[in-house]
Amino acid sequence: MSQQSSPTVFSAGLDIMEMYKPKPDRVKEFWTTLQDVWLALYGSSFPTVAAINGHSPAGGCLLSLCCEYRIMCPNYSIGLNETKLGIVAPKWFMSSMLGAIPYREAELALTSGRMFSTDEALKIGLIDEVASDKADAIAKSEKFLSQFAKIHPIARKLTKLNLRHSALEWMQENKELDLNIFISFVGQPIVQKSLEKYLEGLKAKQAK
Ligand SMILES: CCCCCCCCCCC/C=C/C(=O)SCCNC(=O)CCNC(=O)[C@H](O)C(C)(C)COP(=O)(O)OP(=O)(O)OC[C@H]1O[C@@H](n2cnc3c(N)ncnc32)[C@H](O)[C@@H]1OP(=O)(O)O
Repeated sequence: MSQQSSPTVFSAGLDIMEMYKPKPDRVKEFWTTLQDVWLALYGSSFPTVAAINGHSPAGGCLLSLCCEYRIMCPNYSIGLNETKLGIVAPKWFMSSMLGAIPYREAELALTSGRMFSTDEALKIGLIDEVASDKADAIAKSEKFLSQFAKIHPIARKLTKLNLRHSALEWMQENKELDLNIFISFVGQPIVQKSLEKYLEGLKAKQAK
């Protein structure tokens, strides 16, 4: 469950202003912080559930995909919409999605940057359950977690971490490479132009 200033947003994803005209003194910390959050959450030895009580685009969707189970409240949207911004979901965003939905669904979703409604997300397996509201999402999360009381904790932890091993190992060994790819990608004028247009679209939507 994320605590947001907006009651309708689980997470709006990465701060686009950090990628639009990125400041050289901040960009490294920005991206490595995200890598570290992913490593900690995707690689957590604890069972994890995302109770998604609001919209969850891109980085928001990624946070929920780090968890083993996703419960979402009705009438929100979720997805890796990077291509809609003219950017590309990094390899580890994609592998996180592939841990939840079949390759074919992921390919269609990622290439189109599709955002799914709660019901659509349930249908393709991007989320596991729908909750009627925040309290129900918490109750359902507790129910999911309680099943592990009967499972040996070491057996559960080793099973989870073995399943996630190759993605985690790739990141541990390639943090620097991944950072350099990010910096050179967002530095391209064509990418900056796309982000500018996307931000203008957000402002225009808000002005209506
Ligand atoms: C070859 C391989 C190379 C790979 C290299 C890597 C490439 C880079 C990878 C980067 C991965 C990026 C991940 C991301 O997370 S990108 C961010 C994606 N997020 C979005 O698209 C969300 C956009 N926002 C919305 O859809 C809506 O705002 C939202 C549904 C979240 C809320 O709607 P609501 O109506 O409640 O609010 P407003 O739209 O009016 O927005 C309010 C203000 O907030 C600003 N805003 C919203 N989201 C963001 C954001 N993510 N970053 C910055 N600012 C954001 C919006 O502009 C409004 O601002 P103002 O009040 O100032 O006008």
